[in-house]
Amino acid sequence: MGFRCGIVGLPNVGKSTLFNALTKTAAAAAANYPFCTIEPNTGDVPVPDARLKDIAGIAKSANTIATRITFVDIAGLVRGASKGEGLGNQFLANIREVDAIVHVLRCFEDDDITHVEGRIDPVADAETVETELMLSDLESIERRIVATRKKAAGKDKEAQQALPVMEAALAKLQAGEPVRVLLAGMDADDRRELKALNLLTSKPVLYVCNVAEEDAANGNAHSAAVAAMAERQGAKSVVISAAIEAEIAQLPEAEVGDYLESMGLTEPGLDRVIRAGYELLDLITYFTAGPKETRAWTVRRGAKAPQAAGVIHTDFEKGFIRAQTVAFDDFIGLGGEVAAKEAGKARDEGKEYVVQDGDVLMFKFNN
Ligand SMILES: Nc1ncnc2c1ncn2[C@@H]1O[C@H](COP(=O)(O)OP(=O)(O)OP(=O)(O)O)[C@@H](O)[C@H]1O
Ligand SMILES: [Mg+2]
Repeated sequence: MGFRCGIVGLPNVGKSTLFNALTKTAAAAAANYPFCTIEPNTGDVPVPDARLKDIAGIAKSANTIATRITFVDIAGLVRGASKGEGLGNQFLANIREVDAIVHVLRCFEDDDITHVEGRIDPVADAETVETELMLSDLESIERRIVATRKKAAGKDKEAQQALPVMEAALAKLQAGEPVRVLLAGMDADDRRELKALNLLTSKPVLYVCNVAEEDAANGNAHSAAVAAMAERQGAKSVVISAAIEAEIAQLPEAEVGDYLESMGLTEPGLDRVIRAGYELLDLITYFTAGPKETRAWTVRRGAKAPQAAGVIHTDFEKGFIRAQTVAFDDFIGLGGEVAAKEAGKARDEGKEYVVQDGDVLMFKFNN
């Protein structure tokens, strides 16, 4: 399915360092996964989820298999990118192809590493990049809205439906704001129309504050400023040190715990980035569990049981009959599928069931 987070930011802020750390972890687990790295700048990354181990322990599974999301390392954007500066058009096209944006901001001081604007100011950097995205959107929508207005005046139903959303997006962009801020106040239909326009600033954003090693545990004044900006926008931010993450990714697994502790950390920052990316994409996880393996699977929030079955195999979706469903808390609390059944907590759910995060499912299907 490939849910994709694009790593975006100014040049030389640590995007590739982050990407390499993310995908090194993946490379380590590459042996038991057939379609790992597809293109040099695209990597599939396992989504850390402590529930896998809990379920596997109870189900006595020989293996656990995490679900995955895709990260794309996109080249740096510079001021003027929307006018083609620094191969801007090509990079903007790369951003158009992702579902969410992971925006890396330089929050570390280091005179040896050039900053394209010659000063460390992540909030200003965020505005520089966002401005390029808005200018690109503005041009795109100005170009398309002319035809839509004409068609709508000519009583074209589709155009009439699309036009109000396009006008609203245009007004926002002209006011210097990203169209993403419109989403909260929209109903599902309008939201769909807006998404269909595939504007860069309609994509959800996670800010990643890339700090120096010594600030990895607590952040610094720069990352605090980013957190405040994110909060004003209703977005999220995480603090990591890409430099440390790159080192951790190289370590043998047995040494990771001690190293993290020596840095004052409880888990790799990457795990937080991956989980935040997963949330950003509005994805949830369900599980299958058996003696062979406990496995996590990804669906969009709101997906129904047959769609969820289709993630495993299209035949499961086509021949879907029902899904035996045990909520995660019941599975753990009662001690597995058999006990859940005895307690009446294994529900038989049909085609209209909306899958909940953490559900442990077993599909019945015709083939
Ligand atoms: N947290 C950090 N502390 C110190 N140095 C860092 C940190 N993160 C990255 N760097 C260094 O910054 C430099 C630029 O990193 P990187 O190549 O990942 O940037 P980039 O955003 O991918 O750049 P480009 O847009 O040019 O591809 C590298 O020398 C890297 O080692
Ligand atoms: Mg790079």
